[in-house]
Amino acid sequence: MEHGPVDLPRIERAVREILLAVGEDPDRDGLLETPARVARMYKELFSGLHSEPGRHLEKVFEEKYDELVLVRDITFHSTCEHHLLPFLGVAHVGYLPNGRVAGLSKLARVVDEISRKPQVQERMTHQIADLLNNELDAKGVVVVLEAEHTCMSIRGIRKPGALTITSAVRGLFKSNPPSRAEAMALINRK
Ligand SMILES: Nc1nc2c(ncn2[C@@H]2O[C@H](COP(=O)(O)OP(=O)(O)OP(=O)(O)O)[C@@H](O)[C@H]2O)c(=O)[nH]1
Ligand SMILES: [Zn+2]
Repeated sequence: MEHGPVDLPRIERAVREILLAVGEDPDRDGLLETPARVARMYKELFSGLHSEPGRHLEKVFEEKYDELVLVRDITFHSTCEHHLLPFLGVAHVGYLPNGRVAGLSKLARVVDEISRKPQVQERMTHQIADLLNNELDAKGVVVVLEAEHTCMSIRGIRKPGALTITSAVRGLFKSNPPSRAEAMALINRK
């Protein structure tokens, strides 16, 4: 049977199985609706598996501005692909335009969409940088993500507050250390 890109009944069956496997009673009142809720939740959290984030960068403005554009502190939440637990934090996204600038909100839309699938922070950082670099034909791109991984804070090693920082640079930010230093200073400015 065809259920579209996300098979909700299949997730429901799997969640019911997990509840049974951990020793719960999926038929008790409080859990009756849980498999359906979890299925809808995964559909939302993993919506990025079925979308094309590049579409947000198709509409650009011609603008004679070739200095740094940086949007800082874009909140994001993603799901670690090892444990299916959330990792969340902020993204800082900057680029050097090449005659074309994107709407500022589109940078945040790209971050959102790339975060909504099973991910690792390093790949997410690269994917944002490569997409901006390719779609905007930018002279340079810098992406920094700072995130707390709940798989490290609530289980396993249990180190709440540990912050993972990843960065990716492309173009001029790679070849010209002062440009990179300027962007990093603005990202780190309190
Ligand atoms: N590099 C990277 N590692 C991640 C990310 N999210 C989670 N991890 C790590 O993935 C690793 C998976 O390690 P495993 O040894 O296979 O799994 P585990 O036994 O549950 O590991 P522990 O978390 O150490 O208990 C852990 O070290 C996690 O901290 C991420 O975005 N990037
Ligand atoms: Zn994890």
